[in-house]
Amino acid sequence: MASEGQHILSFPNGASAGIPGQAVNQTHAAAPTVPPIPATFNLASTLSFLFSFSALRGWLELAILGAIFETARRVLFYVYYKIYDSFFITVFIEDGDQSYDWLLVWISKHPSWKKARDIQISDRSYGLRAEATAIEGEEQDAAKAAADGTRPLNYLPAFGTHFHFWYRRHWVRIHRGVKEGTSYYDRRKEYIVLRLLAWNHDVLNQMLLEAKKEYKAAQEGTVSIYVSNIQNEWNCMTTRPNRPLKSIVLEPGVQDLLLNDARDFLLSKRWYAARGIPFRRGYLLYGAPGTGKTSIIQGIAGELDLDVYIVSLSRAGLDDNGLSSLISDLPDKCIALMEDIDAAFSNTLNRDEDDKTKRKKSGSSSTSKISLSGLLNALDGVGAQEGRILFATTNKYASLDPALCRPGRMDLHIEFHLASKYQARELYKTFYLPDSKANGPASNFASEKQKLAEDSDAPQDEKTALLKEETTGTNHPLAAITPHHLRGPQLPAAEVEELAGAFAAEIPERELSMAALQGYLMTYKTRPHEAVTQIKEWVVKQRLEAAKTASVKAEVKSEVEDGSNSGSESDSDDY
Ligand SMILES: Nc1ncnc2c1ncn2[C@@H]1O[C@H](COP(=O)(O)OP(=O)(O)OP(=O)(O)O)[C@@H](O)[C@H]1O
Repeated sequence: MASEGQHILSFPNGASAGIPGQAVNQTHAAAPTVPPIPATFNLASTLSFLFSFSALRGWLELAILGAIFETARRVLFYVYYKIYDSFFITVFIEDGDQSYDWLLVWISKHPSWKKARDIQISDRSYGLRAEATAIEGEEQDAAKAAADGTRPLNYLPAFGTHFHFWYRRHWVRIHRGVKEGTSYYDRRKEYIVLRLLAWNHDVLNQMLLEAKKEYKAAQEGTVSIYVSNIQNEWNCMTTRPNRPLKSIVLEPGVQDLLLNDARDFLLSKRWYAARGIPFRRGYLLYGAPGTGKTSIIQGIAGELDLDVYIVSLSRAGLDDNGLSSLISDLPDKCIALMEDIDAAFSNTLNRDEDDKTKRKKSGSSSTSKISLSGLLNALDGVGAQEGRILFATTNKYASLDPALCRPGRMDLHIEFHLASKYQARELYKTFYLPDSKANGPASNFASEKQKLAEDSDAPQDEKTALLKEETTGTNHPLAAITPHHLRGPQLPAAEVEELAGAFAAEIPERELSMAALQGYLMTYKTRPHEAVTQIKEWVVKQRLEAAKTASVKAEVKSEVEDGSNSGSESDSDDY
């Protein structure tokens, strides 16, 4: 028997532990009684005490076992992924990056894609010609689709799907997912995770190059126009067919000067590097509205196969930091276009005035937060992108700050003038001269139709017209229309030359813009002779209108000068 004050711990197997040196009481050990609580804390004895509860011991054993299993599982997965990763190359591509579009279009055209069962259908063009993204079978009917007002469809891997195929004897697994944005500035983003079973990057490089090549081939003959969004990311806004340079009539030599200079620049990277000159080139095109500044930029972009990135300085929400990040995010070779560079600043660009002062001075409510120093910094600060060509246009050359115009920022300044007689004559010729294929005697509708059908380069809208016959009898709005170039006379080149001379003779030197002349000719699309006989009268009208506008402007200006004490400037044409 244990004496009073002795503490005995019992175990289910009948063993008991007491205070060392004490005898074990077999009678108490066998009885299912609640063990007495230790009087003083002792870890070993407390543990022994706890273990005396059989259920608790069972739980502890279970917890330890669970921990062992979980650790083993994690180690196993870790090792598995390590081994897996060592065999696979994993590539993460996010929407907004050009490679995302290359890859997506390439995947959607991959032969194994025909077997895919989770598909997203989209009419997004990805900046490509319509037929490049059309679904199989639709290519032949692209014109019909256009006539029906539908855009070609394409199949894309659906979100959340895993899709796999073999590429050059390498297993590829693709997952397309989407990450929802968490705030207004954190927009929803699509992504592709590509896993490729390969030891090195060779196959990956081949795949990306192939995708890029196919994408570029589908873009051939077009210029993609990019604009920035509120998150200061570049997005492809549209893709336009190249503008032929011969359709832009400038004074002799101007076009060649610009084109050759830009071409030479693109080929001179090493020359710039060797001399420590930043590899950037800026062109400032200035002059009256409608003289071809924007048109020549489009033409050069097409000729040099460059995309155009429009930097809109007056875009709401754009500040100096945003501008720098936009400029530094430009791709290696591209045209950055700042149209109406003076417009972002409502007053004369001036380094000595801060933006607030300027706005106050002019009473402008412009939302632009760009300061001149921010613009200068973006153009050639440390973060400025190398390799880009900058084109800036303005109608107010005199109002630009000299710092903005200095070489290094704007290397070449070219003035665009109102139309000369030479330009008027050439414009008339490009307008009415039949293209090389249609040269010669006037052709009838049937032969034109045949020619267009065979011409794979013919613009889509012309092909659409071919559907006229197919759509006759339907209620399609195009059914009743014959395009103007099939209605108008096809003049022999000699006659066009003669008419062009007569037309130019009536055009006053440097008074009218090319845009105005083009607008006039547009009203005589099918009547080249009338365009010549009516030009005299039209010029008189234009002069009267110009005089009226000038007198209104002068009135407003004098009113402003008389009554104004704010010092704001008039809106004079100071090119
Ligand atoms: N030199 C030109 N040759 C042929 N077309 C021209 C020429 N200049 C202007 N045009 C025609 O006039 C229209 C307007 O031209 P464009 O936008 O290039 O003028 P701009 O000088 O950029 O005008 P703005 O200063 O107002 O932006 C276009 O449709 C274009 O085809």
